[in-house]
Amino acid sequence: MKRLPLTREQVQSVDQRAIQEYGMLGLVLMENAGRGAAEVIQRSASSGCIIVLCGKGNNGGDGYVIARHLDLMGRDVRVISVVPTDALSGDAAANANIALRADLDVHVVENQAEIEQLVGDADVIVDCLLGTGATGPLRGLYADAVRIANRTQATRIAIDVPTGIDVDTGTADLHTFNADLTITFVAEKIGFGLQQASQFLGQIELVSIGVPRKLLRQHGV
Ligand SMILES: NC(=O)C1=CN([C@@H]2O[C@H](COP(=O)(O)OP(=O)(O)OC[C@H]3O[C@@H](n4cnc5c(N)ncnc54)[C@H](O)[C@@H]3O)[C@@H](O)[C@H]2O)[C@@H](O)CC1
Ligand SMILES: [K+]
Repeated sequence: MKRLPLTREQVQSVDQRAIQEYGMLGLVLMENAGRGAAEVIQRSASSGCIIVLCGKGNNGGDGYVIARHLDLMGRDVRVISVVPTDALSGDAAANANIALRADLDVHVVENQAEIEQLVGDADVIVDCLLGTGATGPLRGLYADAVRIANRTQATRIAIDVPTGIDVDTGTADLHTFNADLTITFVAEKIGFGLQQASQFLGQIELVSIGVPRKLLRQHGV
C-alpha cells in the first residue's frame, strides 16, 4: 500500500502521540523499528561483515537494536559510535547499554583514522548516524564517518533517512550517505521526493514501528 509522505513534524507527532495518547513505550517503538530493519538487512545483504555506524540520538539507538538482532541471526556485526556511549540518553542509552552488557563488538571512535581502520573491508555499512532529528551541516566525526563509508565498496544501507538529507527540504549536505537501500519507518519523508535527495536514497523499504492504524490515519498515512 502506498502511503503519503510525512514532514519531520508529522513523523515526530506520530511517535509522541503513540507514547502519550496510546501509552506505547518508546523502547517498544525502537525495538519494532530496529528488529524490522534487521530483518530487511538480513534479507537484502545475506552474507558478510556488517558495520553499524551509530550517532547520539534515537537513530543511533535503532542501530544498537539492529546490531543485537543481526548478532542473534548469527551475523558478524561491529558497531562504531562517533560519540561516547555515556553521551546517549533515554531509549538510545538503554539500547547502547544492553549492547555493551551483552558484549557486542562496540567501538567508540575519537578520530577519522580509527573509523578507517574499523570499517576496513566491511561488506555492509548501516547508517544509524542521524535521523529525523538532524539539523544543519554534518559536524565532526559524523561527516568523517559518512565520507569514509561512501569511499568503500560495501553495500550501504541507511536507516530512516540517509545521514545528510534534510527530511523536509530534500537538500543534501556536502557529505551525505550514499545509500543503496533506505529502510524508512512509518512512511516516506516528504523530502525524499524533492531536490537532490533521490540520488542518495537507493531503493526504499518501509518498516512499521507498530503504531495503531487509527493514529496513522489521523496523519493521512
Ligand atoms: N520514539 C521515537 O521517537 C522513535 C524514533 N526512532 C528513530 O529516532 C530517530 C529520531 O531520533 P532523534 O530525534 O533522537 O534524532 P537523531 O537520531 O537524528 O539525532 C539527533 C541528535 O544528533 C545530534 N545532531 C543533530 N544534527 C547534527 C549534525 N548536523 N551533526 C552532528 N550531530 C547532529 C544532536 O545531538 C541531536 O540531539 C528517527 O529518525 C528514527 O530512526 C525510531 O526508533 C522509532 C521510534
Ligand atoms: K540514518
